[in-house]
Amino acid sequence: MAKITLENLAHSYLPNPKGEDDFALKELNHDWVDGEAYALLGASGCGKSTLLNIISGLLHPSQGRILFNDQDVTMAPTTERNIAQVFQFPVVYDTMTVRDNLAFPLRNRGADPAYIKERVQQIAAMIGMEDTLNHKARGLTADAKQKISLGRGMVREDVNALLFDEPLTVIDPHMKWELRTQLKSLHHEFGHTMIYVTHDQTEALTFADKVVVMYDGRVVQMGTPQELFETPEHTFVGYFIGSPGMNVLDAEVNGDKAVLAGTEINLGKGFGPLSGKVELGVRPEFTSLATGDQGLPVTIKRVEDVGRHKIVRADFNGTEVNVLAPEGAEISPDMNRVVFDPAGVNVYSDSWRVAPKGA
Ligand SMILES: Nc1ncnc2c1ncn2[C@@H]1O[C@H](COP(=O)(O)OP(=O)(O)OP(=O)(O)O)[C@@H](O)[C@H]1O
Repeated sequence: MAKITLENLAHSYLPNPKGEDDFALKELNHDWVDGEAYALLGASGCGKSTLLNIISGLLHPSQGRILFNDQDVTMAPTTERNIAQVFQFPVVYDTMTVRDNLAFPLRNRGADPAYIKERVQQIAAMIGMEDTLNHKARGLTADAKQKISLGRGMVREDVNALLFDEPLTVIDPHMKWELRTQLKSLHHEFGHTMIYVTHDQTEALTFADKVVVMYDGRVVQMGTPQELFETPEHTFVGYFIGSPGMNVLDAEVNGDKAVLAGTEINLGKGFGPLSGKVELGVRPEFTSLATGDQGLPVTIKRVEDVGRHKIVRADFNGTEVNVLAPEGAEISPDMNRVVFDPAGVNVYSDSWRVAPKGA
């Protein structure tokens, strides 16, 4: 297992990049802790695969270094990095049995046959393929083949890191949850450094210790699921993660007060002078509906009952504000205000979170 260091790392696919916009991966400095599970999360085209391919050695970065346990591997080929990879689509040997496919990485390294037998059995149990170990891979469904790919990726215990690139895309939805849970328990058991690329927030949040959120070639936040929920460092993190995402509203902030389209609200914490475009970010979980004259004046547009709670879509001065109401809550037509819980209010300047004074 390895600590992975990304040092001044950046990549452009252009031969002569002029400015930041020409970089698919903008400069990045991080230490990824040995034995942690990371998810790279972001929308299509934000640079996830570019970063993963640099870590795996499929791509050499145009700037900076990558180190495994302080050893520079920037220019080392994939074969020298001692990593296991699982891709979006199955990579299996059709003419081999499931057993031989799973054993392949161990045999390749000259592992002891008794150990191989035991380990293959363990992995087969994990991916639910004990009964098909002697079947040829040819003729199996794409789903089953991808499970073999996952199993093969996980069979070696001595790898520096395990890299997954959207590995559950072809997996049946009900099996996805099971495999994700098994991957997580495998991580607890063996403590591999794992990096898992996905654009699906549920996959990222359930799998990873740390979620690395990417936006437009940049890592905008690396944090635990709780940190991403409570203190999104960038407005993108706020609305990409969460269902519905964070409400983002234009505001003027002065000390511990904010003014939103003429309505003043108390922030419960003070801020220094702010520059640029100032916005408030409040997750629907930290909002409630009220009557009276406190809070933002709104008009309720729609109420969606989603089982465990209700999502109320309201309009504030032309901007949609989403409120999460408890399952049995009565939403009456005279509810014309939205109130924010100050504990859940974040302030942003040019999309980046500003820490309150004294924090
Ligand atoms: N080989 C390439 N040559 C030129 N540009 C590329 C190449 N590969 C990716 N890009 C560009 O780099 C940017 C980042 O792409 P990347 O594939 O890393 O994103 P991603 O987040 O993995 O997206 P997806 O989820 O769609 O795979 C995109 O604008 C993409 O068009």
